[in-house]
Amino acid sequence: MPQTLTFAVPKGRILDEALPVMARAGVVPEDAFHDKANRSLTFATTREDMRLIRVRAFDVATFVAHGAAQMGIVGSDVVEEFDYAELYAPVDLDFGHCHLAVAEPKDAARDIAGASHLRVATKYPNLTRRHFEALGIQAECVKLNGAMEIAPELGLAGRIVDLVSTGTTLRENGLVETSRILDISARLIVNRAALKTDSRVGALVEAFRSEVAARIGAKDVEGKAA
Ligand SMILES: Nc1ncnc2c1ncn2[C@@H]1O[C@H](COP(=O)(O)OP(=O)(O)OP(=O)(O)O)[C@@H](O)[C@H]1O
Ligand SMILES: O=P(O)(O)OC[C@H]1O[C@H](OP(=O)(O)OP(=O)(O)O)[C@H](O)[C@@H]1O
Repeated sequence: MPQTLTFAVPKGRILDEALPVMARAGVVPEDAFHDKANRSLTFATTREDMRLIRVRAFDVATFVAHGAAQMGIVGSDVVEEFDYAELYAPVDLDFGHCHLAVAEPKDAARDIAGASHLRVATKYPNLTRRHFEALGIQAECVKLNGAMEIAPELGLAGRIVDLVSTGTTLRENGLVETSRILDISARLIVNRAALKTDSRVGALVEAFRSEVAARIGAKDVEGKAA
């Protein structure tokens, strides 16, 4: 019996969109996975040689980069924030679309040209520093894990860098987007060493690639018919 393949998925919003895509690529969790009351973190799949783990989005990248999981699904925001050498993201899965942006209080948004130092609340300190560095500004990042939008009002930081999808959260908290940093979508990620040494990983990459191609092809056909 070959070593069990471990496939890591985030436990939150990406999961609902990921599951049908995974199923079409041949990764199907046991029924217990769908039971919200189940506190288990490891689940069997319909393949005897594969299990799923359900962890936080940032930890999906960490498990895969260290080879504790061979592959997984995560947003490209997480891939870019960590920039792990051992992590390879070969397939854009074309769901989970959103973007990373700088936002400031509507009434206080001002031109940052000439600033040398800014304080920013974010879950993405590396991407934030990189963005401001390119503008010649040193960003002092205050790391938060959620609810970034309340930081300016409470005086924690003058601006935030956070994910934006509909823009509702910014609007409802009196913030406006002042620059767009990165367009984001979900990615299939694999551990580079596992890809080289285990042919099952390469076969799964191809299965996901085919799934995306079929889905995009179908979307194009629908678009033309409409
Ligand atoms: N509006 C949005 N807000 C947050 N994330 C979004 C949004 N739209 C798409 N995403 C994607 O979803 C990912 C988060 O996935 P998910 O919620 O499944 O993870 P999680 O493990 O619950 O995250 P967390 O650790 O924040 O609880 C983000 O990294 C991003 O790529
Ligand atoms: O543009 P919108 O459609 O309003 O979406 C953006 C919001 O969604 C995410 O938060 P999430 O709901 O994941 O909660 P969190 O603050 O705990 O991260 C993100 O951090 C923003 O706050």
